[in-house]
Amino acid sequence: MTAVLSTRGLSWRIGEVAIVDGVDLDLAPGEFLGVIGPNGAGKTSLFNLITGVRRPTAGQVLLHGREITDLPPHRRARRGLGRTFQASSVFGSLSVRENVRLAVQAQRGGSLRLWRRAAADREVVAAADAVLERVGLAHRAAAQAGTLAHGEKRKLEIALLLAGEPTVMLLDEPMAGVSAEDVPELVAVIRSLTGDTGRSVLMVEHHMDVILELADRIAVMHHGALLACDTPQTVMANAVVQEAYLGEEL
Ligand SMILES: Nc1ncnc2c1ncn2[C@@H]1O[C@H](COP(=O)(O)OP(=O)(O)OP(=O)(O)O)[C@@H](O)[C@H]1O
Repeated sequence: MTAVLSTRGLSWRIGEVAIVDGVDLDLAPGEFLGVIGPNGAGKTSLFNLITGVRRPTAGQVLLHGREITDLPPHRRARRGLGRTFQASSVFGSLSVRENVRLAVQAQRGGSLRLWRRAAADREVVAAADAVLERVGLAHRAAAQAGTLAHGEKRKLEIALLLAGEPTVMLLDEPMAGVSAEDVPELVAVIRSLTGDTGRSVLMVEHHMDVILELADRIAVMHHGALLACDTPQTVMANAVVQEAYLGEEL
């Protein structure tokens, strides 16, 4: 089966230092791939190369079999590559619904004929509400986004991502700042992102229990390189992986 997302020899060097070092990765349709690694291993940098925030110094990125290495981020997004950020991209002074509505509108493009506008607006609001329902935030639609609790904010970030209708989703530490009691609900929301939809997910996460619960396979990064990429069971039993984590928090 053709991978939906592949990297080939993907590298990003700053002077002599390889921040990302010859990474070959394949994400299958509908697959959930977890990315782990000690602090500074290059996980966020890998995401930046895949989404086009950074240009690699060598190697390729392919989306649905087509090379996208030289495309800017917005054109990758238009081809179905979506991403959440560690730093929140939410407009705090707008309502939750407004935030999602803007994201839906951005996806659908602006120029509408006037007589179509009222109907289109209704469609956009309906689409935004459907996304909020999916992530379990419908009851907070009218709330000011800046007032949301951490767990709710993470859900809103996922809603913003879903509004872009991506086929490949990159999640960067979606559990960051979330209290332990809110983790199970967020895990359930994230699990529902693949399921029957055929969407694929690449997720960086420090919480190993979350990774083990969600991931079909786990990629382990260390000093910019891919140390292993296999089933959770095989990766956890891998002596080299255990060595890399010696003295580190998993
Ligand atoms: N723009 C940059 N200029 C110089 N060094 C950078 C830059 N971006 C990242 N680095 C370095 O590259 C290394 C990898 O960083 P990166 O943020 O990708 O790691 P990470 O695995 O995501 O870490 P964490 O788990 O802490 O988020 C780090 O040593 C970091 O200091």
